[in-house]
Amino acid sequence: MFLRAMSTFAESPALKPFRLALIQLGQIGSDKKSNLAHAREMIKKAVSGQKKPDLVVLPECFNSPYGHVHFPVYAETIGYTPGQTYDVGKSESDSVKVLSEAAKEAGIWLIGGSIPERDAADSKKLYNTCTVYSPQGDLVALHRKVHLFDIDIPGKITFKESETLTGGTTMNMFDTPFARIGLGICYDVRFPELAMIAARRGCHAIIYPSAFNMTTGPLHWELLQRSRAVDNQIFVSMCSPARDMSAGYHAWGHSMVVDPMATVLAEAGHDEEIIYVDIDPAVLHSARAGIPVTTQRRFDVYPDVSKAKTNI
Ligand SMILES: O=C(O)CCC(=O)C(=O)O
Repeated sequence: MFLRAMSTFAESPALKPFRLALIQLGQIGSDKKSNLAHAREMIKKAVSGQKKPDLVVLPECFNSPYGHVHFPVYAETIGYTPGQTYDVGKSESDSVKVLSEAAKEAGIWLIGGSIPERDAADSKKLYNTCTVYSPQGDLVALHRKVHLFDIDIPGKITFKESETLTGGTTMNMFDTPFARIGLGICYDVRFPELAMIAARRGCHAIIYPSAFNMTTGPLHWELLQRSRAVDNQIFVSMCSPARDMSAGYHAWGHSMVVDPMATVLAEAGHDEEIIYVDIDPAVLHSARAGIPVTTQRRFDVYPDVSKAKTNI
């Protein structure tokens, strides 16, 4: 007997067609002000074409060089509590102010990549944090990278975010008039639970500001996105910085959008670039109708992860 997942998607808003833009940002250097100014310029550029995007995404760690030694230097205090009104005008974070203004002037929803954040209550704690803005410039969601990027592939790459960062402890998503969107940051994509829980809490897409590297990028970047997409029958997207071989960290690039059938809808190269995708709800509905895993789950055999605690 199959148990039906009656309430799986009931509470989320209906998915409507929308246009997604990923900014594969270049020119990320040591000067935070110019990193922010360039991000703002590129957001303006992203909305200057004939068909304006509804949702714009920036990459991981876009306001500073990427590396655990840089996090304490660039960290900003945000002091956001989910569910409580946040006054951007009074924010201590320059990056939050710039992103809020950029979203407002462009009139778009903005997933503001990620920045190093200092905990308002415990200044010793730093996070890799993504903030999200409405077209009115309100800060509407915040996700702290849950899974820290600690890897060691001898002769290839060693990276230890936990040298200076603390992992987030919450799963985050937000509603727009066109979709419910789940959030993760880069290494979070390797943990299927996050995407699974987001999908089961009604997310139509999960978006990861990211920065894979030259070793794991070619191996797993596309595979992981297509896996999360097909497992959960949702849109999946990762937005990378452009590759800069003069920087300490060499990003893979290849910002990407994948549909619920695991088809790659768009992929950037490795230079600075903006890619656009029109999200078609019919693709999600036909994937779920044709391969009805969403209603074939066996909660008599394994637990129902949709009961996990999230901010929605
Ligand atoms: O998982 C990977 O291979 C790369 C992850 C990463 O670069 C990150 O979390 O920043």
